[in-house]
Amino acid sequence: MNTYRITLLAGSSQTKTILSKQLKQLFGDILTVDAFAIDEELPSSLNSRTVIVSSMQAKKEIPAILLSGASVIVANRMPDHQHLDKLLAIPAETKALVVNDSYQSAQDTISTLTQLGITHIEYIPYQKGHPVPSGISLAISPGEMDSVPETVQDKIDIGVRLLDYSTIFEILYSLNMTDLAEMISQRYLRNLISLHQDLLLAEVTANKLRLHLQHVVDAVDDSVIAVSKDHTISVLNDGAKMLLNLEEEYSPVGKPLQEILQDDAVANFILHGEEENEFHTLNGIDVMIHRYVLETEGTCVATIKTVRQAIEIEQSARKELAQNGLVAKYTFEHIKGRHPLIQDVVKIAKKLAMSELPVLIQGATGTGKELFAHSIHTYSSRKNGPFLAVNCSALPETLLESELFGYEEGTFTGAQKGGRKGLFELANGGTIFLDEIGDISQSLQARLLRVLQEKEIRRTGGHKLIPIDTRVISATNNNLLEKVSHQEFRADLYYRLNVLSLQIPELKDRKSDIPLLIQHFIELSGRMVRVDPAAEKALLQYDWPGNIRELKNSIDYMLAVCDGRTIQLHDIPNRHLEKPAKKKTSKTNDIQLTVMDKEQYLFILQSINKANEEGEPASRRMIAEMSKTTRIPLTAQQVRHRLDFLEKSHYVTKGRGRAGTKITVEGLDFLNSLTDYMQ
Ligand SMILES: Nc1ncnc2c1ncn2[C@@H]1O[C@H](COP(=O)(O)OP(=O)(O)OP(=O)(O)O)[C@@H](O)[C@H]1O
Repeated sequence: MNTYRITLLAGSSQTKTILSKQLKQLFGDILTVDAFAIDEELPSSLNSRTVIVSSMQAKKEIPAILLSGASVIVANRMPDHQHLDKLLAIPAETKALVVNDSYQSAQDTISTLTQLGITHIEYIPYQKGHPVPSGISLAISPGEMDSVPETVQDKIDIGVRLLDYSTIFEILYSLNMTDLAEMISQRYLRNLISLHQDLLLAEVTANKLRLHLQHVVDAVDDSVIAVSKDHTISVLNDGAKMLLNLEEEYSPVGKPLQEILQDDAVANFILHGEEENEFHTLNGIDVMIHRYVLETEGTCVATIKTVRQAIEIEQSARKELAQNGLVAKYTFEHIKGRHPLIQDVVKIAKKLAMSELPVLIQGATGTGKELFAHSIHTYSSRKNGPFLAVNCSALPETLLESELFGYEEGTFTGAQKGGRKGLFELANGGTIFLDEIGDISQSLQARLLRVLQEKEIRRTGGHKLIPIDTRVISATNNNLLEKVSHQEFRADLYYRLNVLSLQIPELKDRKSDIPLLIQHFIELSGRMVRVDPAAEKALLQYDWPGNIRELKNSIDYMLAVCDGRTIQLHDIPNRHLEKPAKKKTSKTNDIQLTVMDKEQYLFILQSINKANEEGEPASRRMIAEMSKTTRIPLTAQQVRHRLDFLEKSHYVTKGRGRAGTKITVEGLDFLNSLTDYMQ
């Protein structure tokens, strides 16, 4: 049993617990420590001659219970170093409110923190009842969290402050034990030294990191300049030094940007620019400056390339895309056809290209859906980005899923090391074309819907969400809406994909384009071959269920079998010569028309079709004028009657002015049947 006793009187039970623990650690083997808190019940008298009070406030509470002649030591206190590493992680120059039980003790805490070398924070002592200065979102408090104003968002508790060494020494002195000072001070310092080691280590690590980062930015090809919130330079690499003609040994870090960069326009762009990229001339060199802001710290970062570098990068990126087959091959120039039906679709597609929204292209097999998807991409602002096409019906479900979304390493046996990017990621900044979209499984439909909604993907087996900026064009030759009604295709996905829609006409509805397409495919083959009129007529009569692809394949076949100069009737594959099941003349028979009527309608429809093909408006006056040179001249009045009938029968549409009269799909059909009839 120790013969010496000391008493601790603390302001709160929390402080009592912490300080009595500290006293017992230091003195436990040589004296007895009694501890009381003012907010608990106090004894009627204290029986030790040395009383330590935790604050001046606590001192006021005790005169009545003190032994006479007892010495009272008012403690000097310092933060507990074990909690101080929380402060080391705070970014430099952060403003922090220091909250304690009084303004004075807040100031004391600040001065101790500063003495301990924690000087990178801007401390502001808090005075109870005073408003919190603006721009402060962090409070630091030594165990007085209840006193932190509610308006401050982030709070750091650095724990109850401990007794400092001067107090420890005073205790020894009052007990006449100064001979133990060395032993006790060693115990005391052991803890403190570890804090200094932490601080030192943190500084050494920070310096090493700074140096390492400087080497990294120096190795970058671009010039890099980073500017802090106060417009002083925080990073400037070797490339930027060269560009700005600065000495190699000179360090501009900490200097105002405007002092180093005398070009006001450039400095202004780096600090306040609204665009991401701008072209400037710096010291006589044309450069492209890319700027971005690190939001968390308000730092502006500018990377500068010479224009030559920028062009080289652009060219090599395009080359790489082309080598990987990631570029669109076709433009609207490749879409042949003068028929109003195809011309109208091209016109609409050009408008859709200007938008960023998803497009759904519908049309029968071989009508040119893929050609349109390429053309929309090359006509859009994404034309320099990648274009990736995937046929959704060509791959088994799991393979298609990993193609589209990629996977993380280790997702399945044989997965590539480091994982693999999916097509959505590869098409970033460009367009992905999902052909035969109607064939994807329900689970892929759900995943695709999420991509369209969230504009981010998660690789298979991965957790990270990767933002993507990929436009989706899809195509189908199924009736998707019918699939929706049979619940084979999700309605929500259908409406997401079909924000903009394009319907490609079938070849049988624009047969007047057949001669031109035949010519086009012959030209593509590089051969000088003509088509015999009888052969052309036969090709015009066929309905081409496989559309333009079938026509192209047939031409290739005929070119291979023909005599080398002319494609003859006997070169045409047999199936193309079979008479269509439906008699073409049926339409003309349905309506009671005289031969004269039929002849006049034929002439009128031929005139309208010719004008439409040549992009000219067809008008009543023009038709009457043209008829004058024929066997059956028509008055303007007669033409009007005939046109009224044709319009009522939906064979033509009448528009005002430039739009003029246009032949419809049904009108073309009627025209074909009239031609057949006359022959
Ligand atoms: N208007 C056109 N002018 C010239 N060539 C065309 C035209 N439309 C289609 N083609 C050609 O026809 C072939 C089939 O076109 P494409 O592959 O784009 O059709 P699709 O509708 O996507 O077919 P599928 O539904 O079978 O996927 C291609 O060789 C294409 O170049």
